[in-house]
Amino acid sequence: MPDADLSILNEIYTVILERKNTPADNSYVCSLLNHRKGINKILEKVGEESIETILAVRNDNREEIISESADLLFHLLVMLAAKDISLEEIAEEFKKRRK
Ligand SMILES: N=c1c2ncn([C@@H]3O[C@H](COP(=O)(O)OP(=O)(O)OP(=O)(O)O)[C@@H](O)[C@H]3O)c2ncn1[C@@H]1O[C@H](COP(=O)(O)O)[C@@H](O)[C@H]1O
Repeated sequence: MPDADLSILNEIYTVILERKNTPADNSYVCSLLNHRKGINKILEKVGEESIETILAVRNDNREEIISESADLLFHLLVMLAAKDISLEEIAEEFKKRRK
């Protein structure tokens, strides 16, 4: 199986950082990053999307699993950006664990 091209994750993360640095109107990312509940709003979304992903797997619904996993990954990226953690740091963590 060929390596997956995950450059889209870098691309989305870059957009999220742009939204963090330059707030934009009608931006979902800005609405999360600047929410009155603070980081708790992002954590709620990570929790919700985790549960929706679990339910999709329980339902054995392949399309739903893909869609909910994308939602979960997206909200994780927003959470990491909110905490100033780069994708490089996550990649380094995986490399350290590689046997
Ligand atoms: N990849 C995504 C992405 N995936 C999911 N979502 C949003 O995440 C939300 C998922 O939450 P739900 O399914 O619970 O829907 P909801 O009822 O609207 O959510 P809440 O009201 O509970 O917050 C939806 O509003 C989706 O639109 C995303 N929103 C944005 N992006 C990317 O982020 C970029 C920047 O987005 P903006 O900040 O909106 O410009 C976009 O160009 C996209 O590439």
